[in-house]
This record gives sequence, C-alpha cells and structure tokens, in this order.
Amino acid sequence: MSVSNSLMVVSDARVIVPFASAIAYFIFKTYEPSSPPVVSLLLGVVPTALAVILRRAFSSLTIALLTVPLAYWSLLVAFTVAYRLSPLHPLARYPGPLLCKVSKGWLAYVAGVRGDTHTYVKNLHKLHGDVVRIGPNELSIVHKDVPSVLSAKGLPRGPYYETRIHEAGVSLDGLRDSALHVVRRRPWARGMNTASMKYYEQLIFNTVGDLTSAFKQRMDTGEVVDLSGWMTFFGFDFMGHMAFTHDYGMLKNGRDAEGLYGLIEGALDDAKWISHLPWAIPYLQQVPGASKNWDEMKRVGEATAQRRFELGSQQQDLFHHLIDEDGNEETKPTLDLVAVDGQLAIIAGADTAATTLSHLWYFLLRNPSCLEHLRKEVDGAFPPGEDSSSDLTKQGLMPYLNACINETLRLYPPVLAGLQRRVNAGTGGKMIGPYFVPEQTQVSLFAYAIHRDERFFSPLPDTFWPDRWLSQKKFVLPTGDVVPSEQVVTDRDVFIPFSQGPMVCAGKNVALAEMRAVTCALLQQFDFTIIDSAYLDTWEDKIFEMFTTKRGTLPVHISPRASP
Ligand code: HEM
Repeated sequence: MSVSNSLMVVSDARVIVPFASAIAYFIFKTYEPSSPPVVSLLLGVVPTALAVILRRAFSSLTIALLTVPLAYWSLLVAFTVAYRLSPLHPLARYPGPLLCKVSKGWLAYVAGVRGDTHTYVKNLHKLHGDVVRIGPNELSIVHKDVPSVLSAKGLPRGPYYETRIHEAGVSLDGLRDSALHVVRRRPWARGMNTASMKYYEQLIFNTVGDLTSAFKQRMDTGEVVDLSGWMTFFGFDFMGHMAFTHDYGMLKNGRDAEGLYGLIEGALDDAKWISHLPWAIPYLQQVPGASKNWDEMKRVGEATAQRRFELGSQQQDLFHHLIDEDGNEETKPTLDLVAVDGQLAIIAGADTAATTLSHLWYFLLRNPSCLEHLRKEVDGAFPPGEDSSSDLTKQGLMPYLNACINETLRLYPPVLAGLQRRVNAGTGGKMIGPYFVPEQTQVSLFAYAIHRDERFFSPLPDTFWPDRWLSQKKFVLPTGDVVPSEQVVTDRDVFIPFSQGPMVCAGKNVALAEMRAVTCALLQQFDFTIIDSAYLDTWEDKIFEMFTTKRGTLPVHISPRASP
C-alpha cells in the first residue's frame, strides 16, 4: 500500500471509530437497550468488525483488535460522561455528587459495600435540599408532595423493582405495569379483608402463645435470649402459618432449623446492589453460583407451596386466596406463580415485622420511661389475668401502643430505601411540588430521609418520642420542656413506612396487628434486662440497608414481670 493510501486508511479509522461510537452512544441514550443480544452487538460485534475492516491502519490484526475496541469503548464512556455532566442533560439543574451524576454504579457501591444508602441519601438532602440527583437519571425527593408520586394518579414503579422477576412470573411487589398490578392485587385484597383478618387473628394468638411459652422456658433455665433473633422466629413462624399453613417451628425449636432466614438474608445480601443496576441482571444470571441463594429460596418456596396445595382447600390462609380456591377469578394462577407470591409474603412480611419489633424493643430498653408508660396502658386495657392477645381490636385503639409503633416505623422504616417510581417516556414529565421531573427519570422516595426531616416531624426529628403521635394540648419533651401543640409537627401525609397508594403494603393491617399483640403480651408477662449496655449503644451502628434491614443482636435476661 502506498504512503498516501496508508494515511487515508489511518485517517478513515480516526473518523470511523468515533463516528460508530457516537452512533452507539446515541442508541444507548435514546432507547436504553438492555437485552443481551443488542448490547453484545453494540459493544462486541461492532468494534470487532471495525477492527477487522480497519486492520490495514495498524501494524497487525492483533493490534487492531486491541486498539479499535478500546478506542470505541473509551469514546462511548467519554460521550456518556460528558453528556451526563453537561448543562444539556435534563437533570442538570439538580444538585448531587459528581459520582452519582456520572453513574448509578456509585449508589450500587454504597448499597452493596457500605450498606448505608439511607443515611448517605439523608445527608445528601441536608447538603443539597429537597431534590438530589442520586443517579444520572434519578432523583431523590424529600418534599410534602409525596402523594403525587405514590397515589393512583402518581407514577408507576421504576426499574429498581426488576429483581422481582422470576421464571414463573413477576411477584406482586415487582409489578411495574399498573393495570396488571390491579388484577394481581385482587386476590391479595380478598386475603386481607375483614373475614380473612379474623382467621389470622387466631394464628396471631397461637403464635404469640408459642413465643411466650418459649420465653417462660428460657426464663426458668436462666438462658440469655437474643430478642432480635426471637422476633425473627416469631415473624417467620407467623408468616408460615398465615401464608401456607406451614409450621417452620422456629419458636418451638428455638432455632431456624430449615435455615430459611439465613437463606433469605443471603439472597438479599447478594442482590442488594443489583437493584441499582437492573440492566446487569441477565448477565449476572449467567455467572455460575451467582444466584445460588435465590435458586435455593425458589426451591424451598415451591416445595412449601406444593405441600400446601396437597392439603386441599379447607384452610383459609393466604394461599387459599392467592391460588383462588374459591373460584373468584376467570383464570386461576399457576402454582409456580403462587409460590413466588407466597415467597414474597414470607420475605416481605416476616422480616419487616421482626425488624420493627426489634427496633421497638431497642427503643423501649433505651427509654425506660416510655416502657413504663406503655406498660401502664397495657395494664389498663388488660388487667392482670386477662390475656392481652385475646382482643386485637382493643389493641388497635391503644394510643400509646400505636404511638410507639409509629415512632419506631418513623425512625427505622424496615424498607429503608427504594420506593422508586419512574416518569415514563411520552408523559411530558411531572411536577412534584414546585419541581419539574422530565420524562425517563426515576424518582426515589427514601422513607428514612423523609421521616427525619424537621419540616414534617418536629421537634427532635431524630429522637424516639412517641408522644408526637398523640393528640393533646401540651407536650412534655424528653428534655422536660413543655411545649404547646402548635409547636409539634407530625405530618402523617408523608409517613410512608408501608408506602401509600395502589401499591401500599398489602400486609399493613396484619403486620400492625401482630406487632401490637407481641408487644402487649411481652410487656404483660416479662421483664427484660440487656446483658450489656454496649449492645444498646451500638445497635444503631449495626443497621444496614439491604432492601430491608440487617440488624444486630439484643441479648437479654428474662425475668417474670414485677407486680404492677
Ligand atoms: C412492619 C411490617 C411491614 C412493612 C414496614 C412493610 C412495608 C412495605 C413496603 C414499603 C412495601 C413497598 C410498596 C411499594 O412498592 O410502594 C411493601 C409491599 C408489600 N408488602 Fe409489606 N410491609 C410489612 C409487612 C408485610 C406483611 C406482614 C405482608 C404479608 C402478609 C406484606 C406484604 C407485602 C406485599 C404483598 C407487598 C407488595 C404490594 C404491592 O405491590 O401491591 N408486608 N411492604
């Protein structure tokens, strides 16, 4: 080849590679393709083909194969970063850390390695205000206008929920199509109506009985118990009875013999970062062993559903409604899909309630005056000799009990992060309060950050102070100061531990009922003494976000309740 030809080929390469890379960038930006064949074509086939075509510009094919793809990918990254940081980006007006603006990988790192997404985002709001750019195309919003995001007229779910896609179908909590969600929610609504709640009340009564019997045994032997771990046993045993008429036997055996909790914790731990990079899910599934815990959980879920199916239709448990044993729906769901939803109930229901109860006991042990106040209320409602778990309706009307539970859910909502919604393409964007959110933007509501904002909960937004939920003319603060009610702000509209709107937690009422019942029964019958105050001092440092909450231990001595 002549010198002039060679120069032409080299200059062709200098034009063609950036041009091809720019086209690929344009396709990624406009269509956000994530299917492996398209991505492999754009990231693998195109640069390799270019290297082969332009090989004469290089000393050998090997050099071409090394140089062209590298240049192509580097340019692609450069275009992407430049656009994301440029004033042309639709979210350019919103502040946020540079790394968040560049890639969602940063939040995936915060979630996956540090596990403190909730405090990280709360601190970002402190620094930047109501709206923070937490990803290239994602905003976190702390604003009173929460309902315009979560209500029926709000926004559909965002890609954060893609991890809930299973072979048999998507579990209810991952459904992003709002119309389909309405259909799939119907059996859940039947499973949570008044008649169903009556059935579950008996199960709560029995499971609370198992818990108190186990504690009595350990009290007699002087064994130290981890209150947090036992709340997990309670949560799983109750959900097993409620969802599948299955006894996990954790309370009776004093351990998780089937290893279910470990399995779920492992699965959540493996996946906690991937929700931020949902496009990576199909690739991760190809990595041997990457979804080992999920696969095992699926197997256990299917086996439990199969066992329950064989029991027949007599039990009025959640499965009865989900599999539609009463024949309400035209099309019955498959057993596999019901297994997926049943599994969801166990994960969503057992761990969240156990986490809330553990936090509540932490706060009560930390604040003996609150514990005594609550115990007085329990004694007033259920005099000695009267079993508190016999009347769950009465518990629903106990102001201080409900204030303590609300206050716990406010400070530590078990779902610490990730109520993500999306402004879909073609909608023209959305106003949230005074803020315009352009199309194709994810909007995340971090309950943890919203609940601790002093515009919505004050005074002392970071302090456990159940009184803020009571209605009274004057309030005595934990500091001893007395303030009139006008100085106390408790904004229930932005209280979202269970979310709000059409996708609000389906198990909210059952969760509240079980948490009230456990709290009353334990206060009525036992005294707990933490074996070392260091466990209380470090409790909050050991809270990690992983969809739900990973928490530490609360080892206590149990003694019989001192006479009232
Ligand atoms: C303290 C206890 C609980 C808390 C704080 C809690 C919180 C939540 C939250 C924040 C969501 C997400 C909603 C969204 O995406 O907007 C949710 C969904 C859900 N929860 Fe709960 N949950 C609790 C207990 C339970 C229980 C006991 C059950 C089952 C009996 C349950 C079943 C569900 C289901 C099925 C969904 C999906 C709802 C849907 O997509 O329509 N949860 N929960």
